[in-house]
Amino acid sequence: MNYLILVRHGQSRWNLENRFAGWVDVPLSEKGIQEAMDCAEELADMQLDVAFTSKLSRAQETLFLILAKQKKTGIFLHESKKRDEWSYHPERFDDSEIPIYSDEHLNERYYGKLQGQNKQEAKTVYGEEQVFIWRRSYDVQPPGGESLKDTYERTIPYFEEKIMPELEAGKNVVIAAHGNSLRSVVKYIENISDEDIPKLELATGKPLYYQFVKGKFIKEE
Ligand SMILES: O=C(O)[C@@H](CO)OP(=O)(O)O
Repeated sequence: MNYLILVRHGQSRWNLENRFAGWVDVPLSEKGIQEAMDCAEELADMQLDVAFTSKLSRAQETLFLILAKQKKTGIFLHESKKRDEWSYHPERFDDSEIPIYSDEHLNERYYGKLQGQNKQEAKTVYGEEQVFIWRRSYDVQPPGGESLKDTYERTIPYFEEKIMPELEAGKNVVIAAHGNSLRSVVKYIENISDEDIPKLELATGKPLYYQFVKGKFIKEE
């Protein structure tokens, strides 16, 4: 039996300041670093085999801190042309290494014009209900940005194409990503309806564990 582990990045500086981040590349806060280190401790006894993350540093920082506590060594696969050979042949990795793939399909939802704005101020300007709809409805886009449905439609094909084969091969897979890209993944694997998805909140730095058994995901509480 193998596992899928989902980790939302630790608190970022803009989580701390209560600002919409989206694709703005804001690093972790001190608390976020501590959350990622606590998560690393929790995962230390579990052998991770392959790692996926986004192109945003808060998710990557979280992943690197997690991997620092693993016995195997993470190897980050860069996309530069020169390193094509090495980067695109992960079958060369041996059992002592954890290939790390980063891809913008796993990025946070693109928050459009809201990026950088304080969430409390946005409520004052647009009203609490409107801001809730933008933040948590499934298919309403925030101004100039992606709805959760848009995020789902880019995240899930990547999940199916790149991540599922690793699970099917019996690997323990960790994904370090974001509130909304991971809400998409949880919606998909737990089959959560469009009506129920607004209730799903993911805590920063707290791993979610799914056993992968005969093609099915079983959540471990
Ligand atoms: O600011 C963001 O990018 C996200 C995650 O912190 O916010 P929200 O919780 O509103 O989706």
